[in-house]
Amino acid sequence: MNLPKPFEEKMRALLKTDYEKYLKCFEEERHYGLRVNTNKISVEEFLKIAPWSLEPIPWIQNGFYYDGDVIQPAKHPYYFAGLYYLQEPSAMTPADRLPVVPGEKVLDLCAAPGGKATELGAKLKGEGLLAANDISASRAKGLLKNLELFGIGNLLVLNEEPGKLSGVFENFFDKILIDAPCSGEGMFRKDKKMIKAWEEHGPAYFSKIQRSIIVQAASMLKPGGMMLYSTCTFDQSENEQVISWLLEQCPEFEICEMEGYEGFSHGIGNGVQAENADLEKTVRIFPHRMKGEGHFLALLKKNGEIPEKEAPGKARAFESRMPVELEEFLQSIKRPFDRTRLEIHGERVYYMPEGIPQKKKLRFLRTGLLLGELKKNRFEPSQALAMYLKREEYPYILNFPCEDERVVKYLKGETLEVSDLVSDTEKGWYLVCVDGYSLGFGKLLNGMLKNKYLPGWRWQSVR
Ligand SMILES: C[S@@+](CC[C@H](N)C(=O)[O-])C[C@H]1O[C@@H](n2cnc3c(N)ncnc32)[C@H](O)[C@@H]1O
Repeated sequence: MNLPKPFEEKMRALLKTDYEKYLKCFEEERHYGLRVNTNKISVEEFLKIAPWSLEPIPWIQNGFYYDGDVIQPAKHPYYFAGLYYLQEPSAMTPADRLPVVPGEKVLDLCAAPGGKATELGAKLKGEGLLAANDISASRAKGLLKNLELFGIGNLLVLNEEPGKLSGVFENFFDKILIDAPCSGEGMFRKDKKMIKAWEEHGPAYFSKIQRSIIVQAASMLKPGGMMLYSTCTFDQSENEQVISWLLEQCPEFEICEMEGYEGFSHGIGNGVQAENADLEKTVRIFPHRMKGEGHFLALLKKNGEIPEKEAPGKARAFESRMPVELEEFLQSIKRPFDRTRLEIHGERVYYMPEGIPQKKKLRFLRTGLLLGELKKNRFEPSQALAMYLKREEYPYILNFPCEDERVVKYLKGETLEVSDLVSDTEKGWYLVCVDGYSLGFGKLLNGMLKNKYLPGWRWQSVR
């Protein structure tokens, strides 16, 4: 393994007697991970239907190792049903160790492509708000897709600089995750391209960005709220020193202990400034001490008075008359929709999360759950709504076992012959499911199902 000399020297000084063990890791295979979407399926149920051999990741309850040289879980219909996310095992840790409960307002500030935001959204179980932001517009599109695939509806997807968000969301969120852009030293084994990128932009470049992001995030956290800062790099200037910097700028913050694991290492101090003993509570993940790539995590709490609860904003009553076709469709769904949270923009109908501030001039990719489109007295339900619905919540279902060849045909966008499952007289919008988990909609007429699977999500287009 050809590592840059300055990097080698730094790691030798950091790891001392462990340095040789660290180097040996580069001879080992990387680890592949799969995380179950508990918003759609319990871990127990998933293990009953998963067709592969999976080994538990010991510090993540819904995480599993799989053999990435033998199986490809991204080419399975359950992936298209949003039952799991494929993620490097250490990278599962930040969203896992940020305590999030249903009903909270949660921000993932550097969220694309959604590896952590999907877990935060799953933990909310449809209650509260997930705001997922990324500064890169192209990456934010992938983020939106992953959140919709996971069936998360109580969301805002943004494409903004953190400084713009902090003006709108001051003291607003209960929990914030900052999975900061970093020099990626912990990923050198998994992805050799990271070495070249490190040579172009190293720790000095990123630590400035990280300091600015963490202070902006701090102002968006409610007093009493918690924030988790993580990177996938080893350099102290991007890790402990960023935390020291936050504590200097915002003394109301303290470092908290997080749920441990025998493979975790303590933070190693900031190396230059006055040491804060609490930095020991931060966590290092080293690939020679556990089965995952290098990471750093710090869990922080903002102390202070909780500002008086704002009177909830006046509900924006749905003023115009609800289009009949939309009303009929919503009545067929066995999940309550609060009519005051519906918004229609042009043809598109959205179901807004509760308690969001007036949308200022921010760049949104999505506000709420896109329910569908109103077209010439018709309502066409969206792909996002299909992923949001559970089988028992919609009366018109075409459920296929995974082995049925029509599952892949459907995912490829083909029309399906389904007269063996429905009578000729039945017609309208049907939710296509695989083993009881939704994939998308189709429109039934005369025993044929016209395919309404979102073209950009099709089986071929992701290969
Ligand atoms: C480590 S990646 C995030 C990975 C993501 N959390 C996940 O688990 O899938 C860091 C992200 O930060 C974004 N980013 C870079 N600079 C940023 C900034 N100043 N504000 C917000 N996001 C930024 C990058 O576009 C990148 O997507």
